[in-house]
Amino acid sequence: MNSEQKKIIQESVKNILRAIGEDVTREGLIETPERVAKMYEEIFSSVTETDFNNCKVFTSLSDDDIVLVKDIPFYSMCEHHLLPFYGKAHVAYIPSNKQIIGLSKIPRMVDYCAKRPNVQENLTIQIARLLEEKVSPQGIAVAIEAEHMCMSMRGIKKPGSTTKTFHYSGCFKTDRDLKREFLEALT
Ligand SMILES: Nc1nc2c(ncn2[C@@H]2O[C@H](COP(=O)(O)OP(=O)(O)OP(=O)(O)O)[C@@H](O)[C@H]2O)c(=O)[nH]1
Ligand SMILES: [Zn+2]
Repeated sequence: MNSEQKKIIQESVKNILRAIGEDVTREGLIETPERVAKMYEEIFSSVTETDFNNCKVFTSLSDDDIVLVKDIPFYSMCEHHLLPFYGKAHVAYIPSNKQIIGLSKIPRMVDYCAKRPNVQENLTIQIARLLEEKVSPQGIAVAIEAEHMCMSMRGIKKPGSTTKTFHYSGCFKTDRDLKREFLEALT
């Protein structure tokens, strides 16, 4: 994000604060627009950083076994209200031609996809697509469970309710046993 973009955010935050009736010159708020701009730069970084790099592919011994990284915590922002939704992502794949990636790259992919305004269903699919692009496995399974602040602190007001979304591709889509194995590993 460049300085011009940050300036626009700062002005916009000031305007919102004015519109809700706040005094933007009071001590507690004086640095808020700058803080929010800095925060947006961090939590929306993947809107402008459109490449996910640093993902070396290497060779393993087997290409029939499930690789699952589960309970990956993430924070994203709902694109309808710009309020957080957050929870855990679980990502599995079955390599093709013995091609694997470093395990840490999977949480990195989750973070990357989470750092933009999003809906949970699309986040689930975007993680799978990124993994597909990097390693072209035989199949991918992604599950996300999350709480949406827009459903907890306002509107329908159901704190504690969670939303689960699933996306399957390749052999996870066609092989019911594999799908069951994935779901059992999550319990
Ligand atoms: N499918 C989906 N919906 C979401 C997500 N995050 C927020 N929403 C929903 O987006 C919808 C927006 O609907 P609106 O009627 O415009 O806004 P709203 O005031 O939040 O709706 P209510 O809370 O039902 O009064 C709401 O039903 C939210 O629960 C998400 O990740 N996926
Ligand atoms: Zn929302």
